[in-house]
Amino acid sequence: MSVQTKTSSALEPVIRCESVYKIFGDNAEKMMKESGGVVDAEKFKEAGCIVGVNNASFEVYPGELLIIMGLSGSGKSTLLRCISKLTTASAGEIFVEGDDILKMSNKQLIELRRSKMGMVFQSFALLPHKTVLENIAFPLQVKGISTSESIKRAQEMIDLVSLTGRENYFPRDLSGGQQQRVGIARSLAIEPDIWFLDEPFSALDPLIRREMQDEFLRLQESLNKTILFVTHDFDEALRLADRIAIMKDGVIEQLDTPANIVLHPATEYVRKFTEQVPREKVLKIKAIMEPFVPGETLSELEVSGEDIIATVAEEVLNDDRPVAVVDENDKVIGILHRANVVSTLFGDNASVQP
Ligand SMILES: Nc1ncnc2c1ncn2[C@@H]1O[C@H](COP(=O)(O)OP(=O)(O)OP(=O)(O)O)[C@@H](O)[C@H]1O
Repeated sequence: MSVQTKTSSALEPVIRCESVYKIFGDNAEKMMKESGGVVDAEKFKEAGCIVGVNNASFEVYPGELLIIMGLSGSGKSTLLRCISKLTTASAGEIFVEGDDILKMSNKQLIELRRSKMGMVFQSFALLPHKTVLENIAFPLQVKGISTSESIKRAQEMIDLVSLTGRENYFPRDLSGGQQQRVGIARSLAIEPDIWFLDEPFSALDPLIRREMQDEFLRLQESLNKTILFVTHDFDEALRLADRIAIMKDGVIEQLDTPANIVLHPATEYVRKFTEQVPREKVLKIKAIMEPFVPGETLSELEVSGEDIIATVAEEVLNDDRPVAVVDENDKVIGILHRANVVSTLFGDNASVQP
């Protein structure tokens, strides 16, 4: 996953939000009409309304995994629901592949959801009287796909999420993690380009949760979907995200790469989340490497600039020669001294650039 290419301005965003608001309250709609398009969130609050999403503007690029992170009540689900149009934003514009979903007819919206969007929620929402295979095949049949074709595709999805052999189990016979995998397989079977996941792993115990995160990363590596993923767990966000949007009271406080958020928190609120985060777990080798000087004697060991420091630290520390840092084409782009790793692990690295 390369965020740099995904967020490059040459790419058209899959999702674009412009000043999106969602305001709850009896008077909200009337006040909004009277506002003449200039939304003052404070006025709504003074009138007793709840500002669920407050002036959210951002873009999501093809193949990007954007995580919306925040504590309970910060507006994450509301923002996700606005973009999937499960709820209608009070103001602003939301473009999906260039089309403003707030201007779409119901028919267009249903078609968009059916053809492009997949959703996975915390409650697995499986059909209890249908088997694993039937649960996954059913939505395909509703879409008009033939029984044999839907079973074939369901079986492929079962293999993809490593549930082979459990096709004929009922949901009650599966663990929470396995049930969630069925939910993911069911959602993937309809081949969405855009995937909305609202706290998909929060019902799972920590061990299974980590396994599911690994599996999810593996899937994303091969499927490369555009994903909006909601979580209140900062560690989960750091592990999975290309970029993270941190929300507080409906406002996106910062939207950036995990490394940038950890190294350069934009607000005091964001800084509090990052305080305990070991930098070596979010920074890549390319953030601490030094320029390559021809003629220098290097170790046989090579590391990728994209490697997270913690994953290669031990090997590098065990070698007393500088290690070559290579790009995806195996071209040397820098070198790494033991001292670079040591100062990240134990010393001040304020000058590190993500
Ligand atoms: N239908 C609604 N009517 C009134 N207020 C609502 C409604 N839905 C959400 N809210 C309020 O909007 C704010 C944001 O809620 P939201 O569910 O988006 O938060 P969240 O960050 O997803 O929280 P959680 O992690 O607990 O799910 C909260 O103050 C919530 O009470």
